[in-house]
Amino acid sequence: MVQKSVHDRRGLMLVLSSPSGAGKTTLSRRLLDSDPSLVMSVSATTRPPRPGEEDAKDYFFVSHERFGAMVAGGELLEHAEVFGNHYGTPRGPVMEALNAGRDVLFDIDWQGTQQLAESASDDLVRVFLLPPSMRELEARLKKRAQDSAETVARRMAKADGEISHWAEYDYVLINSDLDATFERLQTILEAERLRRRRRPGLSDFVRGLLREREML
Ligand SMILES: Nc1ncnc2c1ncn2[C@@H]1O[C@H](COP(=O)(O)OP(=O)(O)OP(=O)(O)O)[C@@H](O)[C@H]1O
Ligand SMILES: Nc1nc2c(ncn2[C@@H]2O[C@H](COP(=O)(O)O)[C@@H](O)[C@H]2O)c(=O)[nH]1
Repeated sequence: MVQKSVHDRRGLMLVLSSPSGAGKTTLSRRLLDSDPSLVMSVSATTRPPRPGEEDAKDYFFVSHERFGAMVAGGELLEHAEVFGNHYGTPRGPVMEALNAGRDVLFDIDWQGTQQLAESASDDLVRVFLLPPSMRELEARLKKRAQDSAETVARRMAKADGEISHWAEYDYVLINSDLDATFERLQTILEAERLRRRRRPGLSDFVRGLLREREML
């Protein structure tokens, strides 16, 4: 019997959350580079672009007015205010990818994750990243050198609040060594793809096995 292709299933939603600077963007990029069947959900935000960030690749950078219209028009799957800016997940591209059997990666905060859990719990795999220490978290934010000292301080001040939601996630990874965390993330994705409920083709395969035995 021909095994059904990996795309013969609905995709899953892999969510990464963490305090700012723990490594979501870094790990997301590595995962996307290593896995062609994974697509990134590109969020809309009212935050101004950081140096090097590209519109429609890193974020859809939109005005407050446009963001408000997206919310009012039901264009966002979830949205939240984080560090004084608005962020949200455009619904269309995510639905399209999931229906085509592609897995979607989200870099969103705990508020957005809670909203996705209400509407799509069966598809959702939630991973929370912790820094090895708060000192290291601050060092990473400073080393990234893309935010002002004031922004870094504001993000550090909000880290406890984000971390307090760690127990709402399915998996928690301490991102000390980047390679080790990356491998664990790959393992999670691989195992979640193998869940029985995500493999509709298995019933046909098992029926085929049983028919084959009857003919022996
Ligand atoms: N395991 C690691 N060891 C050392 N440095 C790391 C590790 N993971 C990420 N970094 C570095 O930490 C900095 C912050 O990482 P990154 O931008 O990926 O965080 P983030 O969680 O996406 O932050 P934000 O929520 O603000 O977008 C980057 O300079 C990145 O290179
Ligand atoms: N609820 C949502 N949170 C989001 C979304 N996109 C990003 N984020 C989170 O915002 C902070 C800050 O991000 P930054 O790029 O300004 O550093 C971080 O925790 C992201 O995970 C979204 O669409 N919805």
